[in-house]
Amino acid sequence: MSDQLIIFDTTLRDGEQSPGASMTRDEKLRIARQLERLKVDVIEAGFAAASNGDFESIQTIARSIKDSTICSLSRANDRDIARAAEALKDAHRGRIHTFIATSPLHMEKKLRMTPEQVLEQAKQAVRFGRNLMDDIEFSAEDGYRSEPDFLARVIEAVINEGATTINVPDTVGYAIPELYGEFIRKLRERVPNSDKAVWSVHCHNDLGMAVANSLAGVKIGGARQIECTINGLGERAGNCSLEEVVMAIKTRKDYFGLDVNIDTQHIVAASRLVSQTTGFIVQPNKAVVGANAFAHASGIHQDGVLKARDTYEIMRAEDVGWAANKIVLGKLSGRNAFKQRLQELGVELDSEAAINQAFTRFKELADRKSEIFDEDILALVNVDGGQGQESQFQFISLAQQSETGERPHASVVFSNAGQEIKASSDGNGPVDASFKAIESEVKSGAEMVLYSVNAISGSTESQGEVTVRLQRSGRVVNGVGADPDIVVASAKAYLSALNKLHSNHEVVAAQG
Ligand SMILES: CC(=O)SCCNC(=O)CCNC(=O)[C@H](O)C(C)(C)COP(=O)(O)OP(=O)(O)OC[C@H]1O[C@@H](n2cnc3c(N)ncnc32)[C@H](O)[C@@H]1OP(=O)(O)O
Ligand SMILES: CC(C)C(=O)C(=O)O
Repeated sequence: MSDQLIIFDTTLRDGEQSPGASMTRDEKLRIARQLERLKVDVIEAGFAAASNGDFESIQTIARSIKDSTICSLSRANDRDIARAAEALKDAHRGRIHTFIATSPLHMEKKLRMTPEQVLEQAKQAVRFGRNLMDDIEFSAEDGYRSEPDFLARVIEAVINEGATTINVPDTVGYAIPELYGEFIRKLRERVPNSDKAVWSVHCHNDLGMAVANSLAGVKIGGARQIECTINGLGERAGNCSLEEVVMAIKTRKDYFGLDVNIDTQHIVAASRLVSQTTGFIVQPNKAVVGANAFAHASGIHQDGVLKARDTYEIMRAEDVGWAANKIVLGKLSGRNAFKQRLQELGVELDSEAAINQAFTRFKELADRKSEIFDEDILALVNVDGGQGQESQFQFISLAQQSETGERPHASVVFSNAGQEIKASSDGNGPVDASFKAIESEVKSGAEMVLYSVNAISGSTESQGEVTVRLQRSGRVVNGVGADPDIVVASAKAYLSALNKLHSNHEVVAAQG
């Protein structure tokens, strides 16, 4: 059995199934580029048949990414599979991932099909896919709650039809590590042609065991592909987290004895990019990528780490991308230092004009703030996607009055397609007043489904980063704004979300 473990990232597909995490095509491409830097083996870029937006995202990623295999999910039917193949047509290496549920519950209640019908449909789907592409993954949805005998028949049949990867998901996060590992091991023993395919695990985190279950699927079960997402993003409580599972395999190589291709130094940048794009904040005590993952507050620990780092650290912060700042960026820094830091953070701006715009914003911020941290830079390049695109709505200025006992009032000046607009309103608080002011002019009719504030670098001198999630006619978009003034950051986030709602070229993918 191979010692190589394939890392299959599904941030852009299962990750996007987190309510509120839908991403635009350009956001998905930016994340795909970071996944490529990370040297992820397979990037599941979306579900081509779900929407034209998702199709275009997969197609764009397939045309841009060279070093990772690009994959699209599809139901087990000809239409979905043909759509996936079409989206992947220009990929350097493409994979069709087709699935159908095999558990009694899903077959009877959801698909309303008999097991024999499911078996036939699975075979037919893989046969159809194999005529379009060589690399075919088959997933038995709700595999862990399936009858082992029936599941083994399905898997044997789809391998005979040419499936090259077999995935046995714990779709609802019901598994226990030891039991899941044994389940996979016994299945592999029972399926006569099991050695003709790579076995894969895809675990959900409903009971907080997705990483442990995935590792057991590998160690006990013999799987050689793990499906995971950055920050553990994903449907409901999420998926197995890439950063945790990869660092477990690397840190405990003595136990797992496996190699992964991942360039771990890009992990923190990937985590920040996904967090800022989706508005899903990473908790400070999150393993590997949380702000406190390598922080020591108590004297005995600090003393130990100063004497010998490994007294309290099992990984090196630098190995996952917590680079110690060698150059402090501030108002006296030049373009080269700024560009260098962007590069280190994995941010690729696609034109000199985009770099110049970002640099101008950096200087404006540096005038108000003595030290600029990495989080500040990521925030300012993310405000308009960092691509230097002309947005329809642009923030100009804001004034607000609030006094105890008085109803707060805000006046916002912004531009709409270049035309300056002044708007004002009262509100329950200054943020509410500024949103109402903008809405009184734009009249988007969108519903706000999330408002969150994150102080992005430590002290009260830091920038506040605000995420606003708006929903209109089934479309969900996230806007992000950053500024040392939290009310200004909020107005910027609101306008950024409106830009996405009004944008034609950035098509928002459908929710799963
Ligand atoms: C465990 C997972 O993460 S699975 C992936 C989840 N991701 C998504 O659902 C992607 C986003 N989804 C969508 O955009 C839509 O649901 C679509 C385009 C896929 C399908 O839309 P619709 O055709 O309108 O169907 P709808 O979503 O209402 O129902 C799903 C249908 O697919 C069937 N189906 C579900 N899974 C499968 C499958 N793997 N293979 C074949 N058919 C399936 C269901 O039985 C149902 O059929 P029915 O209409 O005959 O009852
Ligand atoms: C379609 C499969 C891989 C899936 O997402 C699941 O079962 O959770």
